[in-house]
Amino acid sequence: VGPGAVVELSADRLATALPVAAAKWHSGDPVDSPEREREVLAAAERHASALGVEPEAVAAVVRDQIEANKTVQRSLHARWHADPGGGPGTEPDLSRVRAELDRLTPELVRALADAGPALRSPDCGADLARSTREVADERGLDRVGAAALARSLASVCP
Ligand SMILES: C=C(O[C@@H]1C=C(C(=O)O)C=C[C@H]1O)C(=O)O
Repeated sequence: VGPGAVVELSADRLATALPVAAAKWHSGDPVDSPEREREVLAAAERHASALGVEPEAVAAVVRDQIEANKTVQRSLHARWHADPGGGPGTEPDLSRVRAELDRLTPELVRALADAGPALRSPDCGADLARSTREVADERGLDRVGAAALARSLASVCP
């Protein structure tokens, strides 16, 4: 197993930044939610330990996922601020998007565990870069999205 599944799941996770940003735009909640971040990280570390993978390595990847997600949220908020009358029409339910994140993050932890040996291969960086380009292409990510995807994967190859 290569890093492909890790890249796909990172892109799935990053796609939540739009509904999360829209929910916070309407509620006025800040992009940063330190308490929620601690919960997400603690759950990922527990899951990693249960799977027998290094919790620190998994936490580093999940931290990058969180940072990348916030980068996209901030970029969307900046765009909506700049556009008079702009902004998302509908207000997504943040708790539902978080429920989706609570499904995706464990899948990502499992994909990291499954990719374990491939991540220690000298080809990891090249494989990861290729998968990242492919997934960005397939999903038609814009510049912000493609940069955020790469950012979310920065700690995958140790
Ligand atoms: C996605 C959210 O926004 C931020 C990103 C998080 C994440 O990627 O898991 C968690 C908390 C927030 O700092 C959220 O608030 O749920």
